[in-house]
Amino acid sequence: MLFHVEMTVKIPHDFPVEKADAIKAAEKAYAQDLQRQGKWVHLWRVAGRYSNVSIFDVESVDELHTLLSSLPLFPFMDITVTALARHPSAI
Ligand SMILES: O=C(O)C[C@H]1C=CC(=O)O1
Repeated sequence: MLFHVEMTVKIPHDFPVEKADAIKAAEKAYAQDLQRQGKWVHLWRVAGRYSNVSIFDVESVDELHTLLSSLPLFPFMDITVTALARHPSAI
């Protein structure tokens, strides 16, 4: 099952920089592991924003929720999920 996911990161301005850097490093390792597993198949930066547009390929909505809610940056993110169906004109 494919899902379009948009994530916007909002870390409070008064959050300690060292803690934020540690969370970002953990996020990067987690994201790269999911990409190597083939679950996080696209990861694009939205130009000019601390946001990304991603495509996930997972077995179920429950799996997607588990993956997303395990993101180290999850407490600092607004996330929008859109389920994707095959377009009839796609080849
Ligand atoms: O930077 C982001 O968009 C947030 C998050 C998503 C992947 C990652 O490494 O960090």
